[in-house]
Amino acid sequence: MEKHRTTTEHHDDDAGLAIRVRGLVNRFGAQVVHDDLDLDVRTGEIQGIVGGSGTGKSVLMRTILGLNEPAAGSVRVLGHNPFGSSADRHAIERNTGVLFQDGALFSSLTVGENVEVPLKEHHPDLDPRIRKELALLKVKLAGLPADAVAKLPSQLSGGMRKRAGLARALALDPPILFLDEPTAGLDPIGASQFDELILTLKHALGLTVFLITHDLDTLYAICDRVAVLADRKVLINAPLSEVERYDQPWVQEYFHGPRARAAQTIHLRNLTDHTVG
Ligand SMILES: Nc1ncnc2c1ncn2[C@@H]1O[C@H](COP(=O)(O)OP(=O)(O)OP(=O)(O)O)[C@@H](O)[C@H]1O
Repeated sequence: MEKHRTTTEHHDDDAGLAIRVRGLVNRFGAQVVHDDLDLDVRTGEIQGIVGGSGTGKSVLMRTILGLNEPAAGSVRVLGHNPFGSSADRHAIERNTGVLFQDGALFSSLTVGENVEVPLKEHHPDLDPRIRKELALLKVKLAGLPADAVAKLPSQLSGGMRKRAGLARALALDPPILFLDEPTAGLDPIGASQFDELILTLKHALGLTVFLITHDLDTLYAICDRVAVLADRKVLINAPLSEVERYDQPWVQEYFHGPRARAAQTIHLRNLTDHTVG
């Protein structure tokens, strides 16, 4: 892979960008997942990532987070190189929160203790009482009742577990949030409540959100921009109105099939309600 810069300062070409990926190549044995992939994620936006199964959405996220070393290419997160110096990697850890697809909570720890894990790791000198208070704050911020802090993940519903994972992702007040299929497995009402929460957090905290999803309702409800992964690259990264018109078979089927029409109808109805109301 290319020799990465190991400096921690911001670079001019990163202006306005939270994440910048250039010429990314990922391979597993003979399988090429990404080939010369570029992606810009703008600061303060909810960036949707879509693509067929196996197109490498999760691998892309893991690479940006420094969890999967690519064969070639460069990645910058707030100007930091995830494969650079330990200061760079530490800065990325401090500035990102991640909600993995399965929630990835520690099953033997309560929700509160789960949220305390990153606080303990990054602020070891913090008074335990303050740490507990902060964990409670994050649990409430994620829309859970206060008594959820004392519960084990197995005592929560699927939707509540997602919120607990979100509370942990927000523990360090990161400016960038990564969400891998956050609404998968939720019923439609639970999913739309989760979407609302993400949108509220974006506005309240000024978050940048990297959001992998198959959920068309989520795309229409909250994404500022959507990147389509296909043919090992980002085919297009644009507002939905533009992406919908992109002339490529997967895009046309995905955005103009019956499920897409239903999501578009709901979206238009919501827009009309807001305008009229
Ligand atoms: N550690 C690994 N070792 C070998 N192959 C891997 C590894 N991680 C991912 N892959 C392969 O890379 C491809 C892309 O995987 P990835 O999980 O990123 O897809 P995805 O777009 O997130 O799919 P889905 O929408 O089904 O979750 C898959 O074919 C997968 O089997």
